[in-house]
Amino acid sequence: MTSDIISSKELKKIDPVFGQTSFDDHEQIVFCNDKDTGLKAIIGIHNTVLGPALGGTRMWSYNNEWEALNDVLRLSRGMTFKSAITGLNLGGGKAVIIGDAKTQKTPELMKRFGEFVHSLSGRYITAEDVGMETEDMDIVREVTPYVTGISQNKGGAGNPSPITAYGVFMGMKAAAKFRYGSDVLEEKNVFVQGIGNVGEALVEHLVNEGANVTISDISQERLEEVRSKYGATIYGGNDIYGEAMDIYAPCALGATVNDDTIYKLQADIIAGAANNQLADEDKHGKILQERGIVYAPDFLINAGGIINVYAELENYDRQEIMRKTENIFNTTLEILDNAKVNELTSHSAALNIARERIATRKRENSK
Ligand SMILES: NC(=O)c1ccc[n+]([C@@H]2O[C@H](COP(=O)([O-])OP(=O)(O)OC[C@H]3O[C@@H](n4cnc5c(N)ncnc54)[C@H](O)[C@@H]3O)[C@@H](O)[C@H]2O)c1
Repeated sequence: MTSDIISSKELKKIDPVFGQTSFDDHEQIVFCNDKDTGLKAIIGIHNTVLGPALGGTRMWSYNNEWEALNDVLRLSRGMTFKSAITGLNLGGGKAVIIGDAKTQKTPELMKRFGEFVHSLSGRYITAEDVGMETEDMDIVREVTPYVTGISQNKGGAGNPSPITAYGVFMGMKAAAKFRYGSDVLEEKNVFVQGIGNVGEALVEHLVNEGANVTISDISQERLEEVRSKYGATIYGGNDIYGEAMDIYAPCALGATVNDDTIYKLQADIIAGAANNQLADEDKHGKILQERGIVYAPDFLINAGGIINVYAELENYDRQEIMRKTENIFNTTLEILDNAKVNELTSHSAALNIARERIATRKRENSK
């Protein structure tokens, strides 16, 4: 059958979903629309071999639907590998809501979104991501049990961001140990890009350790707040990628290590919270390796948040959460050593281990 508007030949050329470069054998992609509340969301379920697909919901003013789709495909895939390498029995999923969280997020919209999540009967479990707060997850909880990251007084583990920041701090220390022979960050010049929920908590750890911390954010208000709380220096230049620094910590959005920035970067180490920091994992991972920049794989060191929300499902206590998050130090060091010995990029070394765990479980499941 041919569409009246676009010929089948042209439709094929576009390959709108399965043909996207960021499509990676995702199991299911759900487009959600509700005219009354203005909800437009996409839920991406990448892989459920290890368990239900768990991953946060991001609300963002994407420039177009392609950007939103690309984001949810990349993010949900990342969650699969994050849970796999952290040893959790979870698959990978993520959701994006198209819109401005500051002006378009309403309780009705969140409730409607929760109903869509519920319709998937637990194949996807949501949590918060950029543009979402614990209170939003509490609203989702009113219509579905398939949500984590709800308030502590409602039985949840609360905001996962401080735990994520602690894990990133552990991963950064491991990268420092690998690069400098010591995990002490005192006097190191660390640049934190994005001082939201995770970035701010990371700044606190770094300042407590005696690092020299420079911060950047698109919100002047946040910059002033974090400076006055922790004494960090606000970045005053106009191209952070060309600045001299020891450690670059991307804690805003992904793909900041890309064709435009990678040859300018002066850092010894990249270790931050943002998901999908490498615009092209293979290409940019290789260039970092060639340039001798130690890259602590994002999906490995920002797993504290998923550990925290997993605790809600498994009833872990606080001690167990902290122990698992602290272990990010050991795993990061092992991966960096493994990459060096096998002449792989650190990203590939981490991916290989995650993929192996999924493949083993798939074999076991099919017996
Ligand atoms: N919250 C978690 O537990 C968690 C877990 C894993 C990964 N992450 C990832 O970490 C990153 C930060 O998460 P968060 O929860 O802190 O989000 P957030 O929304 O609280 O903070 C993001 C911050 O980045 C700033 N920002 C946006 N664009 C920027 C730019 N171009 N330059 C500088 N700053 C910019 C925003 O103003 C905001 O202050 C995201 O990529 C998220 O996916 C978060």
